[in-house]
Amino acid sequence: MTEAAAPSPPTATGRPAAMPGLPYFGGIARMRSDPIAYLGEASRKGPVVLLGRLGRRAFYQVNDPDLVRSVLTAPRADVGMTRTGDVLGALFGESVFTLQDEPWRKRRDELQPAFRTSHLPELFGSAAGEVGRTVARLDAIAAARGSVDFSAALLDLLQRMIVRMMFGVAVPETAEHLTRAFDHGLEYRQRRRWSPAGLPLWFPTPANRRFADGVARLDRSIAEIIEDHRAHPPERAGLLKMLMECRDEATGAGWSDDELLAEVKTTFVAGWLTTTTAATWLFDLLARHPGVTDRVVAEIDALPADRPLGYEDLHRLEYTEDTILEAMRLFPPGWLLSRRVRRPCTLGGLRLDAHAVLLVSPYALHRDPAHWRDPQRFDPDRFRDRTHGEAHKAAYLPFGYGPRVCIGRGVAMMELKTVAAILLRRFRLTLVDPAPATLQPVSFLRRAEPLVLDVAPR
Ligand code: HEM
Repeated sequence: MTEAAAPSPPTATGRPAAMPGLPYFGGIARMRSDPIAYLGEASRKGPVVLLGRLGRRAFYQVNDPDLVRSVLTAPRADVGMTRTGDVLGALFGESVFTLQDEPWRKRRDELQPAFRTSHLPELFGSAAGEVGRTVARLDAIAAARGSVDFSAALLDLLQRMIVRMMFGVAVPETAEHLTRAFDHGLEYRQRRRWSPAGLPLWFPTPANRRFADGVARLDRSIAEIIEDHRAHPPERAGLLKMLMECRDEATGAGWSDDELLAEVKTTFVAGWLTTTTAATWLFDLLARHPGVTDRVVAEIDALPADRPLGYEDLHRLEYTEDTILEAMRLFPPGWLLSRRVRRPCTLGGLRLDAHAVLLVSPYALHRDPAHWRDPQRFDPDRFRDRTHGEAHKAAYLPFGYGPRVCIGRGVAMMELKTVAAILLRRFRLTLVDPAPATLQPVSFLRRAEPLVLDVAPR
């Protein structure tokens, strides 16, 4: 693995600090029951910390940003993805998210043009068009001075946004069905993630069968949408149309149906649940910090009021952008990144065996006082200098880092700014219950309780 310029050795003896626990499983049981607290504790123990072992796999947490950078940019022959071959592999198929090595490189190169900045105005048109329905619903609630489960409203809104951006048209019934199927798949992944006893997916247990049936149903539904799209291309170009236009540079051939299916499933989940999680925490924090909200609203109010929000307006929302970045610092939707060691190599002077799993916790890094001043404080001004604020670049990872960095980060920031600008321009939102929210670290860092807000007109 490419070593950082001057990595500090894990300990003076070249052995990592280890978390206490049962001799064999180490802290894996605690990792399953309360991962946030456990990884927070482990983050203070040293640059690389042995968390425990499951079978022949050792689990390490990498805490030092230089070493994090080494892991996330390591040569593919040394370090690979853990999601390949796991439940996520079966759920998404062979997509840019699950592939590795040359097939991943090729797919990422082919996909990149669809995510070009020049496509953002078109995607903005689709995304912004969906906010109207949410505004109408909130208008009715505001008129009665009522309250609403805002997290559910965001889940619905961001789902309609990604469906519209992807397909160019709304497909409401199917979307609801897809949601249930994905939820079941992600929940199954979560149950198996730290389980020492999980049988391989091909083993016909009732749970494995249910999972496989769910994936088969999901695939059939999405294949139907793609077919329909081919037969009746929508006027507005969505991401699907862009994906259909992807071509192999050497042969000029388009993607197979399976490849298209895998990318559509991946974009749907990667582009929906992540943004929903980020938006929920953003509105939670805004409701708790009226001073920050006032500044965001002042910035939004300074935009031309005589016409609907336009894509270009988003560039003027700098403080709003900093607020979104700060919300993702405190509550990164992708709270845990993981990689697998593929062949023996060293990290910060520590020898790693093949199969070792390296975990990086954006949640712990984002709150580490070594990299952030007053890290528990919600302070969007720390991002004011338009680079990554005060921290080491690899200590701020809401979208990952290195070659596997999120391909949709431009789309995500556009969506989040759009939702914030349209909703905050129109409504005053206050928390019904100011008690601290409970973290639910599943596939994404969700808020366990619904975010209930009082809604009033501004
Ligand atoms: C706030 C919203 C989002 C967050 C926090 C987020 C976060 C991330 C993170 C942390 C990774 C890297 C995972 C790793 O290194 O293991 C990632 C990868 C990815 N994201 Fe996002 N994402 C967001 C929105 C989106 C959107 C809107 C899309 C597509 C429309 C998208 C598509 C992807 C894909 C395809 C990958 C895999 C890239 C690869 O492996 O080459 N994401 N995302």
